[in-house]
Amino acid sequence: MEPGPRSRPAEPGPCVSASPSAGAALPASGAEPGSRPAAVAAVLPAGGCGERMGVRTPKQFCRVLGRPLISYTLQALERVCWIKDIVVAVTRENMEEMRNIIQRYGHKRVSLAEAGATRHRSIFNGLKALAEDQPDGKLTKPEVVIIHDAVRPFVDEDILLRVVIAANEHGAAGAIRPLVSTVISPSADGCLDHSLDRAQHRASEMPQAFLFDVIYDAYQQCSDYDLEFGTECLQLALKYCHTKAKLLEGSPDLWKVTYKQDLYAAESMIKEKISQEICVVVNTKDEESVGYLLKEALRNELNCINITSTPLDLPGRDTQNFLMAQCYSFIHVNVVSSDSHETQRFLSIIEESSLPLLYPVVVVLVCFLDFTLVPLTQKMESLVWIRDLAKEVKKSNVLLSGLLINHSQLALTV
Ligand SMILES: Nc1ccn([C@@H]2O[C@H](COP(=O)(O)OP(=O)(O)OP(=O)(O)O)[C@@H](O)[C@H]2O)c(=O)n1
Ligand SMILES: O=C(CO)[C@H](O)[C@H](O)COP(=O)(O)O
Repeated sequence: MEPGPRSRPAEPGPCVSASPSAGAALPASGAEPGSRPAAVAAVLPAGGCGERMGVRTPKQFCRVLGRPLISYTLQALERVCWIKDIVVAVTRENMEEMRNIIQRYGHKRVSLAEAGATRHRSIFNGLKALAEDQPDGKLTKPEVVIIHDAVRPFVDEDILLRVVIAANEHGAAGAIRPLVSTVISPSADGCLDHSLDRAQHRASEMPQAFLFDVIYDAYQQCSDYDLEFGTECLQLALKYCHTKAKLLEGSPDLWKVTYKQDLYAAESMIKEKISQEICVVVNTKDEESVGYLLKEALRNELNCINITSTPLDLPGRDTQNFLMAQCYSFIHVNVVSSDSHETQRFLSIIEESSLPLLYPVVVVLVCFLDFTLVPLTQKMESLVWIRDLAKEVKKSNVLLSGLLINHSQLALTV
């Protein structure tokens, strides 16, 4: 899935990301500070059991809007075309499920490594998969490697690019966030020993990025204790490679799904993100038509949402373009008649696209009919096909509903 223009970070100079081929090699490292490194890979530790989530399914496989959480994280990383390889570390018993997710949701550039008993061991296994020449030659050792928890689905190209550029310059870099709670240190008897000055401390988040040789060397030297009980990759780079990571302020979205309420929050955020765009699909190019007037009325009412419109009678390729705008909410306006053919054609275009794979697609069919010509009861009977069609397309994750508007009394200034 090639990222749209809005996924570009604001940055000077041409964005290599605009290159069409995924994983395009970037200018070699060693160039000026702030320049891009050579090929970049990512390691996603996904071998945990999600004990704090309190459910049987490991949280990375818990479904949000019907789709496993890890698939959202993979989609976020795949929108970044300069990440050449993504290595996901999963347990042996979850390998098959992970392969099914990769196949079902069309994830590319993804390879699997076996997770370890701890997060650090899983990450180390992911790095080994990149370090050692693979028999199939699929993976190559990157100059910079991103490490990102599989359960942090809201990551964008901007922070990924920033940590990668900083790692290229400093050897290591990581996203941080202000502390929400104050950190305290309890004494042996369970009482307060001292508290840390919250303003002087930050929470370490993900993504993090490293010169590959720095972090791989650190893991190779890592003590069993650190592999077993450590939680901070930046600390390994400091302790074993004397590399002080550059710390970069990240956005509030970078949080890690840990408890059940985090899953509810993730679902709300995803719903909000996909409902920010509405596309009004009309069966005419006449800008004076009811469909276009409806778009303007919606734009005036829903000023926080991006409302676009497009005529349905686009040749195939153009149709695909409007689908690739990553819109998941459509208003299909049927003015001329209440027959189903045009709506069915539109829905089949949606079903054949990859949109319903990634998110539920909402289609509101708006039929403008003049009731003075035909009694309402007769019209409702002629629209019963909408209910049957809705049952059919729901199987493809398309949610269809119908709205009947009496055209003769319509005042589109509403
Ligand atoms: N042996 C492990 C443990 C954790 N992780 C991964 O590391 C990330 C962050 O770890 P955490 O939030 O602690 O996940 P869990 O260990 O699954 O959670 P819990 O501690 O609640 O069991 C997750 O993507 C998790 O799958 C991993 O790859 N291998
Ligand atoms: O915040 C982080 C910075 O590296 C890690 O995601 C966090 O430390 C992982 O710890 P745990 O696996 O116990 O949640």
